[in-house]
This record gives sequence, structure tokens and C-alpha cells, in this order.
Amino acid sequence: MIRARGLARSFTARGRTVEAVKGVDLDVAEGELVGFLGPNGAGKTTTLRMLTTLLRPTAGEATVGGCDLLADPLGVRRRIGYVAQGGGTTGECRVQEELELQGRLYGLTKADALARGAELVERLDLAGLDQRLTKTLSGGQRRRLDIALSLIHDPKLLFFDEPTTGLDPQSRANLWEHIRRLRGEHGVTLFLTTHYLDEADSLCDRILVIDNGEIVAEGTPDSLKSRVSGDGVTVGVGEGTVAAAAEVAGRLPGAHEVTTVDSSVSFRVPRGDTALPELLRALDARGIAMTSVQVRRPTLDDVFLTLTGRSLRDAEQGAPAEQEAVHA
Ligand SMILES: Nc1ncnc2c1ncn2[C@@H]1O[C@H](COP(=O)(O)OP(=O)(O)OP(=O)(O)O)[C@@H](O)[C@H]1O
Repeated sequence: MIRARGLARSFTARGRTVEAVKGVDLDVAEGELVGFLGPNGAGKTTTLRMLTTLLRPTAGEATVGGCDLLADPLGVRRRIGYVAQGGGTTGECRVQEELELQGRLYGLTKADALARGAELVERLDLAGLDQRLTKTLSGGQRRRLDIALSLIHDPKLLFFDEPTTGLDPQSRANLWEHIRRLRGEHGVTLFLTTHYLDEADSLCDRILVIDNGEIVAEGTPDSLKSRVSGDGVTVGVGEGTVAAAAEVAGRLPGAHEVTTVDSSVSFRVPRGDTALPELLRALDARGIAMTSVQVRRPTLDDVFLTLTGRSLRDAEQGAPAEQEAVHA
């Protein structure tokens, strides 16, 4: 459905050139739900805007929905839907009018546009809201209307920029269900950007991780997580015993990345659950009291940290509910 090679885009602003996207290769197969994950400013929106013909690449080539991006941008546009970050509604129009207008823009007759709009209103749980001004819709309803608008011409490939940014946890979960259904029941191929780890983890078949304009990793959420070697263990110990506890932890089979902060020791082991009894015995033998313990399976944030040395969670500031979900 999507094949891009060496896609690049730079911007020049105030005499300074920013290489926003530095030669991205990507492939998305029919029926896939692929996530483009990266921190703010990584190049996600720029890539999406190129793939949707809204921005001309500085270099590279791509076919989208079977059409060449540069030679046949109109063909691409006919075959795709695009839900932008800010949505596309004006606020002063009614839901039904927005859908009808969008249908007419895609060349549907008035009757067809109305019929298609009515079908999408049902499909996206907007029934009863046809005559509402779009500015009076809730955030989740507005996002669902954005999806309906992008589907008016029945595209089989949908691009979605940051689907749930700004939504409360309940609306996010609801939108995820709609996105799953688009793929599961209607066979739509989806390519979405996100900087939420839990969104990428629970929603996507495959994730492309982008940082600084380059794809730094790619795979299923599980395969990406398996790149991080082992579970993370953090043990709290009594005052003055942290150095001895770190020494004990470092001797456990397969233990690595041993670090200490205040009175806690963190390390990685292949299996956290089986390492714990042994650790307890060893600490006991040295007379070290354990005050707390936490075992953590690798997360996508660990993957990002391993790849780039930085935490993606920093990019999630302002979305505390999502953070809790990741670490639950
Ligand atoms: N029109 C522009 N002019 C100059 N620089 C730009 C322009 N658009 C994007 N950039 C820069 O390109 C880089 C990538 O931006 P982009 O919006 O693609 O990132 P992103 O991953 O989508 O971030 P976010 O999650 O914040 O949307 C950033 O450094 C950004 O400042």
C-alpha cells in the first residue's frame, strides 16, 4: 500500500536549514495498522504530509495506494484519507453539512454525499448529532467526525496524525476501538503517527520508530521489546547498604546495567521473577534489609532509551493518564 525510498525533506528558515526527514524507507502492506512513533519534532508529521501529497519531498520517491507520489499526486489523493492533527472542521457548520460538503468536494452527487454521510454517522457513533454545529461537539465526537470526513470517498488507506492527542482516557479508548474496527471490519489500511507509547503498543501491528528524521527501529511491539535484554529490577535497601547491595545484584546470573540512586539499586536480568528469590537469599546472607522491590517487563520506552539514550516518556509530559497506563 505504501512504499517509500529515501524520502527526505529539509526546510530553510531564517537562513538555517533543518533536515526534518533524512531519507526514510518504509513499506506498509494492505490491511496493516502501522504506527509511526517518535518524540516531538522527530519528523512524523513531515513524513505524513509528504506521503499525502501535501508537501513535496526534497529527495526520494514513493508509491502510495499504487500511485506514484510525484507523477500522480491526484491518483494518490483519490485513494487515501487523511486525518490531520487539528482536524478539518470549521466549527460553524452542522455535522451533516460538513459531510455533504466533503462528499461534493470528492465529486459525489448531493444524494450520494448525504447517503454516504448518513452511513458514516452511524458507523462512527455520531447518530443523532447530524444537525449539531461542529463547534458544540466533544473532543472525541469531533475526532470521530474527522474520521468520517476522511472516509467519505471510501479510501482503503487512511493516514492519521496523532489520533488521540488532547482526548481524555475514555475517549481515547473509544477512538482506539473505532480505529481497530476500521481495519477489522472494513479492511482499511492505517498509518498513524503517535508519541504515546501505550497507543503504539496496544493498537499497532507494527511500529516504525523515528528519531531526528531517521527510522531507528522497526518491528512488532513485542519484537521491539525483546531487543531490550531482560527485565528491569529495582530494589530499595536500608541506609548505608546500597553499595553492598549493588555488588550482590551484580553477581546474579546474567545481571547487567547495575546502577544506584540514593538507597535503591536497579539492574537488568533475563528473568526478574526467578532472580528475586536468589537476590533475597544473597542480601539476607550479607545482612542487607530489602525495603521494596519492583520488577518491570521491558516497555517501548526502554526500547527507545536503548536505541537513542533518551526517554520517550519526556515527550509524554502533559499526558499523565497515558503514563500510568504504560506502567500499570
Ligand atoms: N514549515 C517548516 N519550517 C521549518 N521547520 C519545520 C517546518 N515544519 C517542520 N519543521 C521542523 O522539522 C522538524 C520535524 O517536524 P515534524 O512536525 O515533522 O515533527 P513531528 O515528529 O511530527 O513532531 P510533533 O509530534 O510535535 O508533531 C522539526 O524540527 C520542525 O521544527
